[in-house]
Parts: sequence; structure tokens; C-alpha cells
Amino acid sequence: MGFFDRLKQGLKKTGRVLNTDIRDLFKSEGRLIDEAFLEEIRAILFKTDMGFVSVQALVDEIATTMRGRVVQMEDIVATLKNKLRELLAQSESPIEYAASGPTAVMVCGVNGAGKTTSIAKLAHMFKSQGKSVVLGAGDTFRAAAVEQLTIWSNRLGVAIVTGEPKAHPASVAYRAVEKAIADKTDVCIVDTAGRLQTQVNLMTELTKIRDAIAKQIPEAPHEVLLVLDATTGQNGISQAAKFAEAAGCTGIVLAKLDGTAKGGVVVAIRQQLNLPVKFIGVGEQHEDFAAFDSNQFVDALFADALGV
Ligand SMILES: Nc1nc2c(ncn2[C@@H]2O[C@H](COP(=O)(O)OP(=O)(O)OP(=O)(O)O)[C@@H](O)[C@H]2O)c(=O)[nH]1
Repeated sequence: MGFFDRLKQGLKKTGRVLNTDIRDLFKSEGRLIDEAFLEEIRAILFKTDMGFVSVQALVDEIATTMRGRVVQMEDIVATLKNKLRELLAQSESPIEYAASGPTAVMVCGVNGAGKTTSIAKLAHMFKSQGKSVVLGAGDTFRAAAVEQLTIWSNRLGVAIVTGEPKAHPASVAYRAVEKAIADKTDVCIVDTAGRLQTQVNLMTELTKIRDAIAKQIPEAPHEVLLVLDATTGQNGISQAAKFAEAAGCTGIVLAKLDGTAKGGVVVAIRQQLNLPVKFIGVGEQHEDFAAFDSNQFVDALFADALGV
């Protein structure tokens, strides 16, 4: 299965809401675009958790371009797709690589968001691109997290740096980047323990981890990725905004998109957080992960409606 099929499969819950409900609006006939129709389509879009501003923008687009006309389902889907592409537009490159030497990527987020799994998926992706990887097991809080990451490193055949139990995560990060430089490794991915943006001490700890990485490579970390759990939908966004600001995040990894019918949250995140969605997870396998591509995402979302 290629990634487009995995994405389609992963977005099935969200796609079902959109496609079935939109199809029901038409019942294979044309529909007059009037206020009643606009309200019906608004209600459908809301269900996917796109957020008020995005839904309004989509409804406005339909109203402006189609009000008073009789249109087919395909016309509405095409208009929604175009506007969504516009709302989701962002710079293409998912990772800002170092000009020379290792690229350091720090990964943070709240407990259970999907950090460790996403790190394994990232490592797999870099490896399949021919890049060498070293992992830094910076979640020294939980022995199980170090264990889990060690298992992944063995499975993936990538190096790992761990600390003594309860070692300071900054020292693990420092040594992981040190090893990346010594071994001429392409990418160093540093895990961090789950935390809440309200836990001041733990948020300060993230700054210490950053500083430790920067002692090895002044312009690093090149990326600080915030892993968000898509199943929390829009509820997680304001929390994420505070987290991202405090931790100096450069992008979002949106995990567990397959577990929710609220996949429209990608649109809400793009609109409400001043950060690109860099990667998405649509399942538990390594292959269920890729750089976020807005065109591909929008196509997968409406694939069922168009029978693609
Ligand atoms: N279905 C699905 N499950 C996922 C995805 N990403 C992660 N998971 C699952 O989510 C659960 C939590 O993932 P972890 O990677 O352990 O989360 P974490 O953020 O490292 O957790 P802590 O270390 O406790 O903070 C695991 O059961 C993963 O298998 C995804 O894209 N889709």
C-alpha cells in the first residue's frame, strides 16, 4: 500500500462524515445554493473540528461563488478542496537541515501524545532516505520510555544514547549530539519526557535541553517538534499554542489522525497556531507516517466522495 492509500485509510473516519453527509445533501440531484444549503454544509464541516474561522471561510467561498445557482455535488467538493488547499498552504520543506554536520531534532509534547512512536517513525523515514540517525533517550523520567526507544533503535538499526536512571535529560541530549558529531551522523533525534505547559519547572527543563544541544552545535536544535494527539481535536489547540511558545517549537507532528473523525483539526491547527504541520501519523506502523502534504491530504479527505 502506498502512502496515499494509507492516508485515505487513516482518514476514513473523517472522510466518512464529510463524504456521506455531503452526498446526502444532493441525493444525486443538483441543489440550489441558498441559505438553507449553506447552513447544512456548515453543520457538516463543523463536525470535523475544522474550527469556526475555517468553516466560515469555506461557507463564504461557496456563498460567493455559487449562491443562487443549482450545482452538483462535484462542484461543491471541488470548491471545498480548492479553499482547503488555500487554508492549509505552507512552506514545503518539513525539516530545516543543518548546512553541514548533524541536524538536531528535539521532540516534545504532553504525556501519551505519541512522541516515542513518532520518533521511531521519523527515524525510519530518515533511514529510508539514506540518512544515518542517532536517538537521544531524553525521557529519563520513565524507565519504560528509555526501554521502548531502545527496542525501536534495535529494530530500526539506529544508534541510541541513554543515561543512567534519573540522569538529567540535558546531559543525555548533550551526549547524543556529541555522538552524532563524532560519528558524522546525519540526524540526531532527542526525546523528552511528556509534560504540561503549566509545569513551569519542566518547561524550564526543555530550555536546558535546548541549551545543552546548542553547546554542541550553536545553531541547534534545528527543529523542535511538538507532537499533538489528533484525537483531542480542537480542545488541545490553545494548550498547544502555549506549549509551542514556551518551548520554541518549529513545527507540529500530528499523531493518531486515524483515531478520530475530527481530522479537520489539521485545518484548525494551521489557522490557529502560527506553526506548520510538518508530519502526520495515520496508524501504528512506521509506514503510517509522512511529511504533511496539503494537496495529498485534501485529495485523501474527499477520495470517497469522488470515488478515487
Ligand atoms: N492509531 C495510532 N496510534 C498511535 C499513533 N501514534 C502513536 N500511537 C499510539 O499512541 C500511544 C502512545 O504513544 P507513545 O508514542 O507511547 O506516546 P508518548 O507521547 O511517547 O507517551 P509518554 O512517553 O507517556 O509521554 C501508543 O499506544 C501508540 O501506539 C498513530 O498515528 N495512530
